[in-house]
Amino acid sequence: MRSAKDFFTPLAVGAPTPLREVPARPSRMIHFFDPSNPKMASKVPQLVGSVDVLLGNLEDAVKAENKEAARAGLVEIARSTDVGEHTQLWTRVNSLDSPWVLDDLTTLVTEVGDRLDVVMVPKVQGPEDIHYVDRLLAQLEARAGLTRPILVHAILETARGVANVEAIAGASPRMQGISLGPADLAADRRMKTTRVGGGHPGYLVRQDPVAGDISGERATYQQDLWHYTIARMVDACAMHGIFPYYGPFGDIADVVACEDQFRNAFLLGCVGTWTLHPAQITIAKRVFSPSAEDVAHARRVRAAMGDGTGAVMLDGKMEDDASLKQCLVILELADRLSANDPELAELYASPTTAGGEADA
Ligand SMILES: CC(C)(COP(=O)(O)OP(=O)(O)OC[C@H]1O[C@@H](n2cnc3c(N)ncnc32)[C@H](O)[C@@H]1OP(=O)(O)O)[C@@H](O)C(=O)NCCC(=O)NCCSC(=O)C[C@](C)(O)C(=O)O
Ligand SMILES: [Mg+2]
Repeated sequence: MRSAKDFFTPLAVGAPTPLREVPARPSRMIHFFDPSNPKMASKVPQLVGSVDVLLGNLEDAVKAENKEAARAGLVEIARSTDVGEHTQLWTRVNSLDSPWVLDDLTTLVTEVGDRLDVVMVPKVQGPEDIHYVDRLLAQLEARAGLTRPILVHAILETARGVANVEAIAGASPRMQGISLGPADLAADRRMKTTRVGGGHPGYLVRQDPVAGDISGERATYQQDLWHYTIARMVDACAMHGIFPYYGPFGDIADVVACEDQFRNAFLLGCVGTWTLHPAQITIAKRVFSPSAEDVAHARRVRAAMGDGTGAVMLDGKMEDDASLKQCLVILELADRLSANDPELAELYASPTTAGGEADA
């Protein structure tokens, strides 16, 4: 581990100075596209402004024979697309043991590094993987004359990665966030699922027998396979001031279960998710933006709590310093999102939402 005094020193002469705080830009949906797929790539300009993050994917889901075309396609898209102020451009490079990653990083940083906000690194095993990328990025940034550091996002998709998640989160000031990679993680852990994210009907608990009758009717409750990993990832990220994300939900047609999975992640502390198909974008936007009701309630609590200390009763419930802090999380997020999104600004300013303060 680097000493605290060296932590914010550039890792190469001429590389930009690392950031002390990760910018809290909206990233409710990280929208994946394959830059080697002409139909998908042609949709990119119209997605600008309607997604928070556009991610040119170079890793899994891009055929081996298309890896170079995907890299070249992303360079072309980065050069020719003005993503504006409200959409970020990210990439997911190939894994560090693959034959493609060195060229992915070298080409992207030197050709379009000034356009790239974040590099997502798959299958991160421990802090040593982040240290490698950190130094290489610094060298390439120096070569390219970049003035702003490119940030790094790790995907949690191996058992060793999960065991090291705290060290990964704190490995570099470049760390922007971490996403769950449920498909590779399931395989690496030898879980017996065959899906990309989401639940499984076999993972359940069953009601006790009623009056000892084990053959009688008993309710079952499906459990969340990902709760442990997401909760641990959220803590690791919060501890290091970076952002946690749910990952992919592969059952594109099941928009209901997708919304449930996204909402569980939102409630547990994730700031966003991946969207693999245009149909998932509106779901992510709905779920990862606080509801008008929650914003209204948070404003009422803030108004009722005065200087923020003590305890008050509101609608039969006790509110105090700690419930106010939760409300402030909602209000800060609502303010940040509505600064970029007039529709949300209007929703949060509507009489029912804004009027809460007066009722308190
Ligand atoms: C699921 C697929 C095959 C269905 O693709 P499709 O063509 O069958 O879908 P469609 O419903 O027919 O598409 C309708 C229209 O939308 C377009 N379209 C479709 N998708 C997109 C998109 N993403 N962005 C922009 N446009 C898109 C598509 O081209 C088509 O255009 P058209 O109307 O002109 O014909 C397709 O959506 C796709 O390939 N999505 C991206 C998949 C991906 O990136 N997977 C990797 C991330 S998950 C992962 O890696 C796991 C992880 C973390 O590593 C781990 O857990 O281990
Ligand atoms: Mg994967």
